[in-house]
Amino acid sequence: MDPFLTTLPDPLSIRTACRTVIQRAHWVSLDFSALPTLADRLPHPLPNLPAWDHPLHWRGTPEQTANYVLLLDALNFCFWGEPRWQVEYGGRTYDGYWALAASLRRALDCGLPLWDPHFLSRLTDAEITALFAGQGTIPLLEWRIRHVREIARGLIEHCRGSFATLIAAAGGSSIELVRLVVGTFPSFDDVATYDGQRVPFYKRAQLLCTDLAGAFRGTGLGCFHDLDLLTAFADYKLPQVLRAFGVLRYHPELAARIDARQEIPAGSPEEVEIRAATVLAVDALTLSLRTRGLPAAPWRVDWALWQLGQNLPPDAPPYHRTRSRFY
Ligand SMILES: Nc1nc2c(c(CN[C@H]3C=C[C@H](O)[C@@H]3O)cn2[C@@H]2O[C@H](COP(=O)(O)O)[C@@H](O)[C@H]2O)c(=O)[nH]1
Repeated sequence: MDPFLTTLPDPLSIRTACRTVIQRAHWVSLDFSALPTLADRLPHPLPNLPAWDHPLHWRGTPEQTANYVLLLDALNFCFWGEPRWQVEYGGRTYDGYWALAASLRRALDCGLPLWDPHFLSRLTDAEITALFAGQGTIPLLEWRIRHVREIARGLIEHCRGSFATLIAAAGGSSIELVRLVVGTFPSFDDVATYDGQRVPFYKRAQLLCTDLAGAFRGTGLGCFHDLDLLTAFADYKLPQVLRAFGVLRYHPELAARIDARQEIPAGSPEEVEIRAATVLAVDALTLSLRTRGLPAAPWRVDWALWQLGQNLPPDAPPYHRTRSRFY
């Protein structure tokens, strides 16, 4: 195990659990010798909060924006499929995360108050489905519908209709906000079990914090003093990038299954090892950048790797396919 990996703080007990997984792992290993090549491919400076500024994102009043970002990240999972679900907006066609962002932006442009939990609670299944109209069907549509209802219910019953209430209760700590979000909105409570041990990833809850910081440009409801304590957001694109650069190495049998686009079951040892290795690889990359004297944090390395993943060459090995509402 790389000596680096014992030094980052671990307030959510994610790093400790991931280290235990990787020490017992059968399917996935980390090759730290591949880090310098990948580090050379990252932009410097690393992405910071303005990276969130994008025409497909939306801002209203502060309270509306906070509710919108919560809804966006409650739906921010599992966009893969053949063919991929696509959405057209402003004369362009999007897939993946950007198709989701386009869906919400399109509805908001039509005057639908998606930031209003009372409005959300009155939407029928068919009306929620219509939000995601496009080429093909958004994967895991049933879960999308249930997550919309979960957000509406949680905001009304626990936040007096406003996510800003929960953000205020976190007192400027993204770590505390993660704890509050996973306790209030069950779909964010992203915890796996490996060899009988609890392995938290909290991927969408942690990404929600950096998305808030981006949406508010680090001020007001997006002002957190501890974003650098967050781990990477263990999705399906980062492992693809890390594997393409040789940092993540898969057992030949697992590599063959992923390359054949076979589904990897949610909660399987293979899936948990991939996610745990992703978290630790980004920590190691962060620390190796810091030893070069470069300012780095896992969330900023994550955003950089995710952007790299948006432009991988078509012959790059595919990402693993797990049907999950957690990422
Ligand atoms: N680890 C990590 N995972 C991220 C993001 C984002 C979007 N954030 C960007 C938006 C504005 C800022 O610039 C942020 O960089 C989406 N995802 C995940 O990717 C997957 C979708 O991928 P594809 O099928 O190719 O669209 C899916 O699991 C989705 O949840 C991130 O930043 N980090």
